[in-house]
Amino acid sequence: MSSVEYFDLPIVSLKSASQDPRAGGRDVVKALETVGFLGIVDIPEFDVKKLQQCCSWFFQQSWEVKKSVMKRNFNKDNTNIYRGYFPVLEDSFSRKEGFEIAADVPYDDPDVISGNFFYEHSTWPPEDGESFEFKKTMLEMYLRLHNIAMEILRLVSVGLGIRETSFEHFFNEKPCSTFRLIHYPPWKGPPPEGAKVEDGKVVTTPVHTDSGFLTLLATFHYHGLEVMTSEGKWLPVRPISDGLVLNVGDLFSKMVGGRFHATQHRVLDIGIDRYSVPFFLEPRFDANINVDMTIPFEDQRYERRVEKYGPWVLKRMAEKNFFEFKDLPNSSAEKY
Ligand SMILES: O=C(O)CCC(=O)C(=O)O
Ligand SMILES: [Fe+2]
Repeated sequence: MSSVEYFDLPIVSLKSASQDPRAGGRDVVKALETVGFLGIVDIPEFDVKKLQQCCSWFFQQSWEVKKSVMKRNFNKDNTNIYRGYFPVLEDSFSRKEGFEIAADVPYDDPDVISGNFFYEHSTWPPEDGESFEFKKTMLEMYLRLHNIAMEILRLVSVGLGIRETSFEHFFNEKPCSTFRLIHYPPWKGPPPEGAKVEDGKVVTTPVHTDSGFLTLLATFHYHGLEVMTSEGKWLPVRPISDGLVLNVGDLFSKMVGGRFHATQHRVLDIGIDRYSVPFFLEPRFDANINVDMTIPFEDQRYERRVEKYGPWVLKRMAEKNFFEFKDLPNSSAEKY
């Protein structure tokens, strides 16, 4: 029997890297330049079990509860369009249900008042007040993942030889980040043609790159994530059950002049229920993303047109046709 060829991600111990940022920064930058993916282990104050508990708590909720937090596109009684629950669509070959939250900004913030959906408040399922504290744990984990991402960006800065805090201002206030719980149920019966890929494999998320800045992903012990190697070959990622997988999004790649790779990846149907939790780090809506972070700020003497993150990402979502976003208001990109 032939053994499975895995894609062994470069691994960084966050604890060691933070103690020796020069060596850590060099390792992180090298991984992002070559593979575009990185495994992160030894993460202080991070317990992947809490993410697992969030998934099992949420996805076991009744249809009524799920409906109460469903995005308006799927339940016309609701007002939330960007945050909340999206169900499995039986006619789509992206086969997953998910629940998404963000960090709320105050109600009197101009972006909330103007109805900019990136700043829509998260919507929460009712809790019985006794067992697992879902909302509290989700908010705690959001904050921890945000801070882990910031720690990694400090290491990246050291590795690039720029000021350690160079990336912070993009994310400090009002980041548009999304924290998502995903459940991929296996196909019931024969999968649609569009979900079939080479060698009899079947996808539950087709090939894509992430649009945002960077993704921190918990895949627990589950197999199924595959990345495209530089030789154009699909290889499975060996699960990192107590750590996180980091991957570069299109925006990060753009903001370092293409030096880091937004690597293509996909998720295969593994024949059983699969869960994963991505944290998509995204800048403020109006952050100017037309920069090259590999050039020290003092040396950036040429004129650059301001390009805001929000309109940029809306355009990309429309181009990529991600099913979660397909019914967002049409004119959004033009509006801002
Ligand atoms: O579930 C996974 O392992 C990957 C998910 C993913 O690629 C995504 O949500 O963008
Ligand atoms: Fe992805």
